[in-house]
Amino acid sequence: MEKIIIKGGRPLRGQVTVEGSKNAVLPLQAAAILAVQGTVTLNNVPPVTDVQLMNRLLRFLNLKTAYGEKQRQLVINGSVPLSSEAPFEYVNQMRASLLVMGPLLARTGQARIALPGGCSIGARPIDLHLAGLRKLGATIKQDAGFIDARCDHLVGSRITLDFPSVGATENLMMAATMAEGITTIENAACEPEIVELANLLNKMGGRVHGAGSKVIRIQGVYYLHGAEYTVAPDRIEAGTWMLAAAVTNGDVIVQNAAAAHNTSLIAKLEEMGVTVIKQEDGIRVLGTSVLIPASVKAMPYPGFPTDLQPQMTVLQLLANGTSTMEEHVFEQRFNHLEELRRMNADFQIAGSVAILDGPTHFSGAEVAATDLRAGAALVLAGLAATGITQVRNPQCLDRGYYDFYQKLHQLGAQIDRLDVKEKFKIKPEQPRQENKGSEPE
Ligand SMILES: CC(=O)N[C@H]1[C@@H](OP(=O)(O)OP(=O)(O)OC[C@H]2O[C@@H](n3ccc(=O)[nH]c3=O)[C@H](O)[C@@H]2O)O[C@H](CO)[C@@H](O)[C@@H]1O
Ligand SMILES: C=C(OP(=O)(O)O)C(=O)O
Repeated sequence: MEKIIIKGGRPLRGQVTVEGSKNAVLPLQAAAILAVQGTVTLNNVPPVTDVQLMNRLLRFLNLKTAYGEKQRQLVINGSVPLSSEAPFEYVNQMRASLLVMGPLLARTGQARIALPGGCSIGARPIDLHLAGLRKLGATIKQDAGFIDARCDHLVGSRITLDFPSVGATENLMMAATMAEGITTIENAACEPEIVELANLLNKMGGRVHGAGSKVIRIQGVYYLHGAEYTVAPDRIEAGTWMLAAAVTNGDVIVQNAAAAHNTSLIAKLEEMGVTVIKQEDGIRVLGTSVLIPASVKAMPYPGFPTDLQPQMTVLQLLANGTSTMEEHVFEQRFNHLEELRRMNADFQIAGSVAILDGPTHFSGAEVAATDLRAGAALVLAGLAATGITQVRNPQCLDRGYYDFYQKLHQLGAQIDRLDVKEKFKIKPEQPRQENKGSEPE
């Protein structure tokens, strides 16, 4: 079994570079399905496992993919006849697999996709995706674990989302690029990843207006072609490094971080007493030994991102008093808190609100990552803790962070991953009775 092992208590210092955005690149990969001519070339593509899973799915659909990890460049060729069925084993590990549905339907008139899996952070229904596609003229049935969508051709329509779902907005934008006439998506998601997708679609010959605002207008075109696009830096990875600096009272320059995409996090860090300096090449974060408690609400963009909520609760637990975290995007995203309880965290959960009582003196323990960002939160707590923390299921982190623990190691953390332990010096904690009173080497 693999584990991340951390000996906490060291402030992080130095520079760390943010990769391209996972959540931006996944829909861009799906958008390559729309290119009937030429190739889609994506630069700054992070070598994370979700990107590999999406490539594997695209190849199953008959597209060709070539990824150069060193250059961070992904070339996708979809100018071949495509298959329109995605079976369970190609979609069960990743929620974003569903993003192939809109472009497949637009390009081939059909899409048969097994219901996707993904992180365990709530029920995650797909009703908004399906209702929107129906509005564009698709007939959709569900049978034997598959969503079966068909159409002669899609026709532009006015769609109002009940909730500004990121995935539904992306799926519908892609479907609408080749629909007849004009589509408007109202109450659309405004996340920077939506703007990224619109930028690529427009480079491919699409006509998408208003991305980043509540109303997106798409004029359908006959076909889309290949294009080249450079993916923006990952705002969630950037935010994770900023919080890592803050929880360790460190001093870290997060290179490539875009301050404009992290305004809600920066505001909360400053409110808590952390110093944030916007530089030309990124963001410098300097911690403080006395953190002020804060109330935070995880909301759709530009609100505080739910994907930084677990990591933020670690900082709140360190603050000098009671903080609150409200989660308004996913209903079950406090799984990490039960794990943090093993490390001394004191909190109560009342529905969508967590009441976090600080200051916590985190003490190392064995904990398990239940999903990607929960895993990041546990590592952050381990960095702030006294003693040794062991985080199980580190593969969760590989979904969205490249070389997470190696980057932390370069910032001065004492951290290791068991399967490559010969590189580093930390040893796992000995069984409890034998270890009483002594610090592991
Ligand atoms: C690959 C990717 O980009 N993932 C991100 C995307 O996920 P994803 O696109 O899945 O998230 P959504 O914005 O769709 O989900 C937000 C909320 O809407 C609900 N909902 C969604 C669709 C639907 O048809 N019906 C419905 O009820 C969900 O259950 C959830 O409660 O946005 C989330 C919210 O910022 C992020 O946490 C994820 O990291
Ligand atoms: C929840 C996340 O991703 P996904 O939507 O792919 O599960 C995430 O990136 O934190």
